[in-house]
Amino acid sequence: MTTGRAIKTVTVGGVTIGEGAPKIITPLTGGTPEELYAQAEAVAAARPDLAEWRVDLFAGLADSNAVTSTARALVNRLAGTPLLFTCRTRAEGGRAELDDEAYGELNASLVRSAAVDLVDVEYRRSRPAVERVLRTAHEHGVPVVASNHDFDGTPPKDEIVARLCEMQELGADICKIAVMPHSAADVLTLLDATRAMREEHADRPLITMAMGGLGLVSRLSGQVFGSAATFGAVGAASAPGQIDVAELRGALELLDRSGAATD
Ligand SMILES: O=C1C[C@@](O)(C(=O)O)C[C@@H](O)[C@@H]1O
Repeated sequence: MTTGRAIKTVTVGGVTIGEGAPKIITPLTGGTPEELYAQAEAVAAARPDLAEWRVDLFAGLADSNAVTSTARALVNRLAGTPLLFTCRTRAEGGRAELDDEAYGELNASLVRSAAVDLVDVEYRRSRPAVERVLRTAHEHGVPVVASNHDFDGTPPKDEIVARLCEMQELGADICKIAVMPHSAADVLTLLDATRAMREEHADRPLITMAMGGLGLVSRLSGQVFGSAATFGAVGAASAPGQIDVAELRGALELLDRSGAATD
């Protein structure tokens, strides 16, 4: 990790996010329970540090009992791999179309079910919905990953830093942003915003990435610039630019062995 302020690390299922090499998170993207179970077994075999259930891609999203029972069944098949629960809405590049009330209720009910280890909250949802998820999660000891996605472009550095600071001020345990670069300069903007956030503001782990092929370098270099986790695929990717877990692990280990950490 780049030099910076002391970080309040996040530990789930024996995995500590915010120290050492970036942790690998693998998305589960199936539409049916059968597809998800097969994928969960393949993911467990690939040994990422965490799995992410992209529930917005699940056909049963509207049925909260089906969501909870599927989450429980996924946990069994993940064989100890901690599970991040993510409902990505259309506004942020996902498929879910939920009003703020339904969004808050879905996330709060999954947290209450104790079936998931971490929960993602899109910090740009209404303040009451975001606060409800944060409060319920923290009451149940579940860390929250606040997130923001810009699928069209890369905001200026100061704007990226400001968004990450806002997530931190809201009380998220991990602050995450994904942007779409259109030039090498955009990738540098994301990396420099990550470095500045880590060195000057952050007291908790960050996850940042520039998406697409142009941004791939940002998915590999978190240990240098200050991103504590990175998404890698087993089969289907959940966003442009994700590479296979085995290749990703090789790159992260190479950087780790080479002394990529600066503190
Ligand atoms: O927020 C993120 C990051 C991501 O969009 C990526 O670019 O790897 C993939 C999503 O599944 C995840 O929820």
